[in-house]
Amino acid sequence: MSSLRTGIEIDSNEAGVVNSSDDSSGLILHEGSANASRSMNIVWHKCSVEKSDRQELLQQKGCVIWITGLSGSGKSTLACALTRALHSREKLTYVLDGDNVRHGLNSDLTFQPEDRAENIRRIGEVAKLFSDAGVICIASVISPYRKDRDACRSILPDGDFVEVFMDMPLCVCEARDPKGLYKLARAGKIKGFTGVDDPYVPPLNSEIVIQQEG
Ligand SMILES: Nc1ncnc2c1ncn2[C@@H]1O[C@H](COP(=O)(O)OS(=O)(=O)O)[C@@H](OP(=O)(O)O)[C@H]1O
Ligand SMILES: Nc1ncnc2c1ncn2[C@@H]1O[C@H](COP(=O)(O)OP(=O)(O)O)[C@@H](O)[C@H]1O
Repeated sequence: MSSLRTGIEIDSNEAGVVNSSDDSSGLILHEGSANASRSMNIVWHKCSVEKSDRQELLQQKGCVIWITGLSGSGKSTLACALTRALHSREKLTYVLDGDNVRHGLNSDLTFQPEDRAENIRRIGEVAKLFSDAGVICIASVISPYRKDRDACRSILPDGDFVEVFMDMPLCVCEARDPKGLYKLARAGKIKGFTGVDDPYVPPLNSEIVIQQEG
């Protein structure tokens, strides 16, 4: 047993910790934690059951399907339809919806650019864990900045990140406005709303682009 400064006692073998260290913040960080790169002397602990074993068990390939687009572009609708369709084919999926994740894990984050970036970074890391578990993880998040989306792609093996761009014109999304948020943004009651007074930077090379008919 080892006692951390947090007061939490953990069995280092149970936790799979090979090596850990203090940093100047006084935190003890472990491999795989969100802040691992700030820490020194951490070594990846490999387990005998690997992604390939889990995929074999589940008879599927773990991956991330990343749905990006403006508010009202249809991300959540598509994510739910896709998870339902895959589920009915006996595939294990999990949806990470921006709105939902902001109720829990990311409830400390605002819509300021740096918080949006952190929102996407965390969702990207969680999606990677699901993918490693063998699950088909469907992330539906505005993810307005290309740099952040590309960073999520870069932490996954080639082919495991499938970007789906909901290429809906702003006027279509705004006309739908199911939550009344565009109306509030136009009235100046929400500041920094994507597409109104905060940018959406479209993808350049999405695997899939969804556009309106006609
Ligand atoms: N300022 C601002 N800009 C954009 N969206 C806003 C904002 N404030 C609240 N909302 C609501 O939050 C939902 C988007 O959350 P995300 O986590 O996907 O956004 S982001 O990727 O961090 O930009 C988004 O949900 P969707 O409409 O499903 O996209 C909005 O309902
Ligand atoms: N393909 C579509 N055609 C017409 N309306 C749609 C379509 N997909 C979604 N919608 C509607 O558009 C609105 C926004 O969809 P939603 O999935 O909540 O978007 P987002 O998650 O991108 O904010 C909802 O009222 C939804 O019913």
